[in-house]
Amino acid sequence: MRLIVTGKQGQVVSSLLERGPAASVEVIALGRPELDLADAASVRSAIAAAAPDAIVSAAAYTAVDKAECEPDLAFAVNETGAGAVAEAAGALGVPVIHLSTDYVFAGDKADPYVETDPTGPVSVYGASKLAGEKKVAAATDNHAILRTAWVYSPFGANFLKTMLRLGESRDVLRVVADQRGTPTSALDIADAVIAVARRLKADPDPALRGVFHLTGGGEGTWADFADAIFGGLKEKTGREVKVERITTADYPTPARRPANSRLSTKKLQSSYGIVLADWDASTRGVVDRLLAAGPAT
Ligand SMILES: NC(=O)C1=CN([C@@H]2O[C@H](COP(=O)(O)OP(=O)(O)OC[C@H]3O[C@@H](n4cnc5c(N)ncnc54)[C@H](OP(=O)(O)O)[C@@H]3O)[C@@H](O)[C@H]2O)C=CC1
Ligand SMILES: Cc1cn([C@H]2C[C@H](O)[C@@H](COP(=O)(O)OP(=O)(O)O[C@H]3O[C@@H](C)C(=O)[C@@H](O)[C@H]3O)O2)c(=O)[nH]c1=O
Ligand SMILES: [Mg+2]
Repeated sequence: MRLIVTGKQGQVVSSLLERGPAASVEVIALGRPELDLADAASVRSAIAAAAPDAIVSAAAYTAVDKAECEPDLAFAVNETGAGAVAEAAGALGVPVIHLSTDYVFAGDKADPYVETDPTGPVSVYGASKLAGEKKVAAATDNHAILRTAWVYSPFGANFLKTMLRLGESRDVLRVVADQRGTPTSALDIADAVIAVARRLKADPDPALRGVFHLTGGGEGTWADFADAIFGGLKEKTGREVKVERITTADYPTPARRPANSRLSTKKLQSSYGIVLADWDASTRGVVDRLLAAGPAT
């Protein structure tokens, strides 16, 4: 199977490039300059030339705070660009797997969000991703929109790498303990995306199409995530970094973030039989790998 993925250096695309070969999947990363999501014509021509079995729409404008002052670019990439990728998939008659986010929700629900819950983004990034979901669904029925959350990996920029980097020079870090969600490894996402792509290619069942939630097992706060990261650091190196648990009000940011980011993954489990590993086990794996590779960059 031949998979096209949008983006070149992102966490999910890098993870797919690493995981593809062992699963006998050829992964082709298409990104700037030949595929620029802000330029729909470049999307069409780059994708048509690659003749894929399925398309993974992983690239996005992901700078949550910066998006508040760059809404036009965020929407151009996350709405119009995502729609152009899905249209190209539809024109080729192949499925598109589109990555979306917990930030499409307001975060005021008491329980984990299910796929049919009303959306209500509280940030420009969340609104642009929600608009992208709608464009993807309108472009082709042959889609799976996978909403994930709190993505980390050995690649790119993410909270886990930020914590390890800050922890090199500071003994105490202040981290919010009133936003709940589930950290999700991009490597685990890559395995799931490959499994979803295979099923979509082989099986026209409408039950495999639509919106699905895809996160690691379990839940916690950003402070819990930081504790797990520094637990791994201490075990491997002896270095201790303390996490001071603070509130969102103590950590002002340009963008608002949902207090409840938890996503129920039951639909993905019942439709596809896919369940990701518990977040703390996957976190430990990525921490160990980064420490073995040398100082945080
Ligand atoms: N990161 C997270 O915590 C979460 C991410 N998601 C979603 O999952 C998906 C994957 O995220 P992740 O891998 O973390 O993303 P990253 O932030 O790691 O990478 C973003 C990717 O998008 C590419 N990109 C950005 N702008 C453009 C553009 N104009 N044209 C082409 N490519 C562009 C980047 O290109 P380049 O390679 O050239 O740098 C990069 O490959 C995204 O859709 C995101 O919205 C959902 C929930 C959480
Ligand atoms: C660095 C840092 C962050 N924080 C807080 C800010 C924020 O509430 C939380 C996480 O910080 P981040 O900047 O990683 O958060 P953010 O960039 O909002 O992460 C989001 O990215 C997008 C792309 C998504 O789709 C979401 O699922 C989510 O992963 O931790 C601290 O409390 N202390 C710190 O030292
Ligand atoms: Mg961020």
